[in-house]
Amino acid sequence: MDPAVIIVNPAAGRGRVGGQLARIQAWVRRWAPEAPVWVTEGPGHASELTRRAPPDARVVAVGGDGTAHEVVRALGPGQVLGLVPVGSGNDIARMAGLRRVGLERALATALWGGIVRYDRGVVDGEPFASSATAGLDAAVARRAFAAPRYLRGLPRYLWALAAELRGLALPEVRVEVDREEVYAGPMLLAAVMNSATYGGGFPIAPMARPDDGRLELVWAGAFTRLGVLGILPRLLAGRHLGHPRIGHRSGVRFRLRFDRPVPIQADGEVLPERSDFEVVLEPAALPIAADPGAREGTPAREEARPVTAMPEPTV
Ligand SMILES: Nc1ncnc2c1ncn2[C@@H]1O[C@H](COP(=O)(O)OP(=O)(O)OP(=O)(O)O)[C@@H](O)[C@H]1O
Repeated sequence: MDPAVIIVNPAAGRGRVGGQLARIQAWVRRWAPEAPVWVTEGPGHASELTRRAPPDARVVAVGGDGTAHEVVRALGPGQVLGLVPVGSGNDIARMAGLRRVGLERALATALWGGIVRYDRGVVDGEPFASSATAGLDAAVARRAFAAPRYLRGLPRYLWALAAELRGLALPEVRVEVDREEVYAGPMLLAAVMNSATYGGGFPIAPMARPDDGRLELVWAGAFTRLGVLGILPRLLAGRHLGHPRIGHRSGVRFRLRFDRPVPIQADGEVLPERSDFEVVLEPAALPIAADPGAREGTPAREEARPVTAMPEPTV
């Protein structure tokens, strides 16, 4: 077995993961006693622990997209990301075909599964796995932290969207893809996507493939409040791309210059506001311990169930 460390965020899944800690520790004691289980103490700690892990380790993120993102942004060149998706969003795991696999099965894949090299994005020097966005959706991600605790997943984002729409005022932007100007005008939101979904399952870029050597920019131009509410059902169904004020371009280098600082997020994690937003693609730079056949959009291969016999290690 490759060296491995298991990083558990007890606050993920709205605090539910803390309740799973004993189950995780018991599984690790039984099947991988040499792998330490490290529990995060707050924001940023998973990045710090990743830097402390052996340079050739599998670094397993037990949590949601926030935990996985903290590992991704600190992952060394010889390390591999493992995913145990028990958060409330899990778009990174969805991208790697690893959703709804069950806790024990996900741990086994993270420790022994085949390694798939996915593309990685970098936004102003910060690596990300699934999405980097500017504008309304980043503002919504930021606002979602203030949502009532009983709201999870989609309802939480819809609550935050309603709150953000009240003060909607669109910035002007100039957009370059691979050094060619493709749009200039008002902008509601811009999403540079490696995965098809963000925000806990919104299929904003249904054409995105995380291993095709490019990223997909999807943007929404001049929308009114009413226009946003009108496009929402199409967005939820992944049928927004034919709309005249929705744009799409593939590429490897994206630069958006706004007339004022705008909210930014990467993998759902809020970054400091800025007016110059630059994203580049690094092909096959993100190794993830996923099944060799796992690809975006494949149906869940294994329903959650207790594991009674562990598979033989495959690597
Ligand atoms: N011990 C801790 N206490 C409080 N927050 C923590 C702790 N450890 C990590 N965090 C923070 O918890 C946040 C949420 O984690 P994460 O995103 O993994 O879970 P989630 O919100 O359930 O999932 P998702 O992002 O998929 O919706 C992260 O931003 C992380 O920095």
